[in-house]
Amino acid sequence: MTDPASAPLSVQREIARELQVDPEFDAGREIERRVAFLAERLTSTGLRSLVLGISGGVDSTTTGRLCQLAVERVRAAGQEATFYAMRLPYGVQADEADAQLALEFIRADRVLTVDVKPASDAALQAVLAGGAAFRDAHHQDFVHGNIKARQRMIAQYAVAGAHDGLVVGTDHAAEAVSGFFTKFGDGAADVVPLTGLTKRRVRAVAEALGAPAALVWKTPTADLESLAPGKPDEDALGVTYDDIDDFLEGKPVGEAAFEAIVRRYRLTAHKRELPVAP
Ligand SMILES: Nc1ncnc2c1ncn2[C@@H]1O[C@H](COP(=O)(O)OP(=O)(O)OC[C@H]2O[C@@H]([n+]3cccc(C(=O)O)c3)[C@H](O)[C@@H]2O)[C@@H](O)[C@H]1O
Ligand SMILES: Nc1ncnc2c1ncn2[C@@H]1O[C@H](COP(=O)(O)OP(=O)(O)OP(=O)(O)O)[C@@H](O)[C@H]1O
Ligand SMILES: [Mg+2]
Repeated sequence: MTDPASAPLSVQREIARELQVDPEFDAGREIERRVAFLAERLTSTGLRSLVLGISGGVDSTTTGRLCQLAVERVRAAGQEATFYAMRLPYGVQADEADAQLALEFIRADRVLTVDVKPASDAALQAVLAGGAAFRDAHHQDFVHGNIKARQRMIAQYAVAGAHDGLVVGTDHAAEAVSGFFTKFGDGAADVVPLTGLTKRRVRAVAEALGAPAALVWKTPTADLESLAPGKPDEDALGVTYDDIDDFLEGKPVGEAAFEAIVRRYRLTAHKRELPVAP
């Protein structure tokens, strides 16, 4: 275990501060603060909608319900506001039932479905035809996964363009610290209401909102790789969300996890910054 009195704790504190992790947490207060934030962004920008992909995972289930509550609040104040929840499967999604359960819980104003498979596959084929070469089938499948995440971004921005909307992202502190998102894919958004929350705090917010337990406690997966369907995030990361959350909440973590988290945080700095300029 890391010694709380030694330098690692200051590294932990600095990263947690950078990622806006609050020392205190109260789910009810977070719900109010984040719904108010989304409502304020609609009011202050004069835009008319929120747009978000709903996967069936806990992050988008939570964010989706916050979005619906926000547009209802804006409408109650007399301004037009609509929440567009988007299903963005790659072909047929294995856990489609979870996505439908999430939509039932969220009760979005509108649900739009766009299959990202044709565009994702066409993009990969065009890149191959253009001369790009991958090391092996797994490398190609991994990059294809990031293409899928970016096609979801394109579909959401198209809907935001059509309906004067803001694209909502689901990034939170546990993903931000590990850089576990596709740059300019799911990492691209106009507003990120879960900012600063650890994964267990996202689950606590979901629970307080009344989300179904099957979604609150669902194993997180990016589900981007066709050769490894439904691969748990923790397998890809090589570190558990419990360790990541403990790290961010200033609790002691084992040395191996501590080092893995700090290494990932440093290696992925470019994903949390604007493009590098001379
Ligand atoms: N030092 C540096 N300075 C500036 N730019 C740098 C850079 N190093 C790489 N880059 C650029 O960044 C690119 C790599 O970033 P990126 O394309 O994102 O790719 P990468 O980080 O390699 O992969 C994304 C990871 O996020 C995971 N993910 C994605 C989407 C959702 C979720 C989820 O939690 O559900 C997880 C996914 O499974 C995968 O493990 C490079 O190709 C290069 O263009
Ligand atoms: N199949 C999908 N359909 C619609 N949106 C998706 C899909 N896959 C990913 N997304 C979008 O990309 C975001 C990032 O995916 P991510 O896996 O991190 O979140 P999640 O699935 O909501 O929760 P978890 O991380 O627990 O799996 C999602 O929150 C969602 O907005
Ligand atoms: Mg997921």
